[in-house]
Amino acid sequence: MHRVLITDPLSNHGIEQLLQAEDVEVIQKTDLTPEQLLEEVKEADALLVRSQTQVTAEVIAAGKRLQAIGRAGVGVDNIDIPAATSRGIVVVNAPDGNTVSTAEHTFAMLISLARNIPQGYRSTVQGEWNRKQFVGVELNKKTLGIVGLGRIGTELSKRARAFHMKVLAFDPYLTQERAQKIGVTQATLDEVIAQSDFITVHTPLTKETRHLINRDAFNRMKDGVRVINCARGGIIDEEALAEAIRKGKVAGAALDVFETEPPGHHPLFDFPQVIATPHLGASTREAQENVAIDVAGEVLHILRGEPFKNAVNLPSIPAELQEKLRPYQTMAEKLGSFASQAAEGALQEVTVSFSGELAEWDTAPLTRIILKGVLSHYLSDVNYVNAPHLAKERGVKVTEQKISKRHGFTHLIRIHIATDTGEIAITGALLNGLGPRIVRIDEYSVDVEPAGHQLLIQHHDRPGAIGRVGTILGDHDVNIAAMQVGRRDIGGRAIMMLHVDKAVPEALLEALEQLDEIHRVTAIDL
Ligand SMILES: NC(=O)C1=CN([C@@H]2O[C@H](COP(=O)(O)OP(=O)(O)OC[C@H]3O[C@@H](n4cnc5c(N)ncnc54)[C@H](O)[C@@H]3O)[C@@H](O)[C@H]2O)C=CC1
Ligand SMILES: O=C(O)C(=O)COP(=O)(O)O
Repeated sequence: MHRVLITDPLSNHGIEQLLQAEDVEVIQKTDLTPEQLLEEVKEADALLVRSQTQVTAEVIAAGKRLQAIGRAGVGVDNIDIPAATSRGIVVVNAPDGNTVSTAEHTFAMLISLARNIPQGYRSTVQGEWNRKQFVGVELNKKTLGIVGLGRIGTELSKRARAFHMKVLAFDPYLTQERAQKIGVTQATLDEVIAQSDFITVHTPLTKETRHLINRDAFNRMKDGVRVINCARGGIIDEEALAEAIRKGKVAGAALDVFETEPPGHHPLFDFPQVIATPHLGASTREAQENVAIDVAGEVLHILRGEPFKNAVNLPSIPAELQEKLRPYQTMAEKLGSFASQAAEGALQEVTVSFSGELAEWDTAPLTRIILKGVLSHYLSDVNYVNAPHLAKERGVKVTEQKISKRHGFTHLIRIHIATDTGEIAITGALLNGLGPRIVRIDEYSVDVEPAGHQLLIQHHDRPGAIGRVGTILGDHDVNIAAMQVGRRDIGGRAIMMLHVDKAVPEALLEALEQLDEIHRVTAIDL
């Protein structure tokens, strides 16, 4: 039974699939104190949150069973992603479900700012009739500067254009072609800052975007500029904003998000030019249903070991590539596991070479799988999420190579492992009708199915060696299912690969090592 802990309010309709699933127990506890969260997360296999729950490294460490953290929304700045990655926990979000709601909310803020609607409302319901004080400005023909033209920024730009605004957009990933297609003018951050009548930010909160709109930026803005933040508190420096309003540079600011949430009585609220909402961008019935459905589905897939798509801490793989690589996945992991078990000494370097048709594709996902297979021999709790991180942390150099030569096979995967005492190379291929095969161990050609219990024996090619090995196995009641011998020269170094019916006992390994002609015996379990 998978236990899913939900600690922020999620749409019940959205999480229906979790509530109905027979293999899932849902625990919904909102408004937990940090101490209560540390306690509750201990037994959870998955944690589902919105922006309120702070998923710190401490929470992640307490969640010993956690396999997935689901964010029913976009921003994951409340989740310690590096901590989740190093513990092999997949973080998934729901990037599409609240785009329109947030763009609409930003547009509502834009109009409210231009026409003083919140201020006008407050004054009117207090019995005043202040028509002169709340004279606004038109949006028509004004310049809207958008910083961050992602999903929300793009949706917002369409609405602004419908109101006949000129839209300037700055986004480091925006191409001229895409800007033209969307109908915005591509600009630098400086141009957006200096030329806009309204400036709105739609980036995630990162090291680069924290205080992106700072004192210096405000100084360079047009007099009477109006600014909006419906993305994340902290992208606009709140102190610098207060100063700019005080100096008369900024005529109005609309804030849906704050550096600290809830903000309490924020000093900015003392300015009549500031309007605010309590992080409502994604708070519509539709958006909440969408994001909950998306993230609940993703978390179910992760818990059930099925493919999922919106991982924040795993590179995304296009569906077409996923389809192409799928047949190779099991073999890749087995080859990695085989190579690491066959190697001796402390792991230093893993070099993965793909040849033939594999060399034409993006094989990074396969390398990640191979690395998981390799590292699982040395470390516990390795998975696809943390394998590259763990390799880096331990100073293991990982290299991927592409070789277009085919060597008579349509493709080959070669894994070379270097340790402090030696090296080994395992080469495998998927053979038509036969499935995965190890076709080479170092320089020896073999045909070994990477499965079950195997014995790799490195020996000196001598008459009677095979017979003596067979006798010792028989004496230990270990049946040989298949056997392969590889050698380069008569009487030289050689290998035996034995597929045996059960795990090899330690005493058998010791008995084999006593034989004169044997250099090394390794039991491999796949
Ligand atoms: N107020 C609310 O309730 C909501 C707030 N959000 C916030 O809005 C943000 C944006 O959401 P989406 O548009 O869905 O994300 P997105 O990932 O589609 O777009 C973000 C864009 O920001 C750009 N960007 C990144 N760093 C930048 C920089 N230094 N300067 C300029 N552009 C930069 C990226 O290239 C990307 O195009 C989220 O990260 C989240 O924090 C999202 C949903 C609801
Ligand atoms: O999706 C986002 O990034 C949001 O900011 C929405 O936050 P919420 O889920 O409403 O707490």
